[in-house]
Amino acid sequence: MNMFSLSVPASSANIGPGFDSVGMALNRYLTLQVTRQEKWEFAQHSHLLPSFTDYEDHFIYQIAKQTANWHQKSLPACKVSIDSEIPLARGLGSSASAVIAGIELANQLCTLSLSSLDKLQLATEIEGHPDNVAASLVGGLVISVETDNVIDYCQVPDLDIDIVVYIPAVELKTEKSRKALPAYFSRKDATIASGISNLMIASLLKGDYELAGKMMEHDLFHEPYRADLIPHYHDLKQEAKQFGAYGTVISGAGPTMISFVPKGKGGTISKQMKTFLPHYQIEPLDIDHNGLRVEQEII
Ligand SMILES: Nc1ncnc2c1ncn2[C@@H]1O[C@H](COP(=O)(O)OP(=O)(O)OP(=O)(O)O)[C@@H](O)[C@H]1O
Ligand SMILES: N[C@@H](CCO)C(=O)O
Repeated sequence: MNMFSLSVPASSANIGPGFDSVGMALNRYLTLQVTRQEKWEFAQHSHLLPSFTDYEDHFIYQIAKQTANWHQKSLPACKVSIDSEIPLARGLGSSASAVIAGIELANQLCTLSLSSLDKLQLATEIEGHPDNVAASLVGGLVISVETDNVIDYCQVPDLDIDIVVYIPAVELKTEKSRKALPAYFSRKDATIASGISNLMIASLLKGDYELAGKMMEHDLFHEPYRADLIPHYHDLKQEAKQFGAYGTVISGAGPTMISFVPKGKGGTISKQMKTFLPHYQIEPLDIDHNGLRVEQEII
């Protein structure tokens, strides 16, 4: 009996001005263990996973089926055991990780031999933007963009920083959070906003994290319109800055927020911020550098 397992990291999209194009993989994981059997079965082992009634309603099954259909293949039945450390609808890329898992499930079961770019293309079509899926797929900090239906991406070398996330107990669906955004920007605003994003990326590459943090907090594409949807948006930024954070922004579509902080300070700043936000889940996370991982086992 063939068995394989796959793991997909969480992700934080945008990092301020990199709206819909910058994503960072984080070390919280969605994991699937897959065994061939006669009938489909999904077994869930985490309270973070959404409930479902029938296997055909399962989001990951639906993505896998769609992927197989696109390649004129049908999925063989399996038992899929799922575990997750990624909270739903909090801005940590839960849906992107599920999309990547579904595509890889079909890739393995139907031996589609999809390349990373094939998977990214499919995942972006499903998610609507490449930022989270690119990071979950290849790991690290990834800049990606779709032009003329073609996706290009670039992984930024390792950053010499710690990451702290602040996860509130409330959900915010991406769909709702996107509705707060304007449909158009004036040329003047778009020019300044993309200049801020360019400068943020350049300073991250150079290791000038003070300047990167300043640019993170000057986003004009989405943060000003979402601020009212995010609990403690303004005071959380201020407090993190006082404790030494370089910059604090909305993670993805929110409501989680994320700080870039000096290397070695993640643990201390997390503890300090916990006294300010006792009801939040606050923790230092690491950047995941692997992205999607698949392990084959022969039983
Ligand atoms: N492991 C999963 N299994 C099945 N469905 C999932 C899974 N993860 C996410 N989903 C679906 O995706 C929805 C959350 O997606 P949404 O885009 O709103 O938030 P997010 O991906 O967690 O945050 P963001 O896109 O801002 O990073 C869930 O409510 C659920 O319907
Ligand atoms: N770039 C996306 C990430 C969440 O899916 C957004 O901000 O809406």
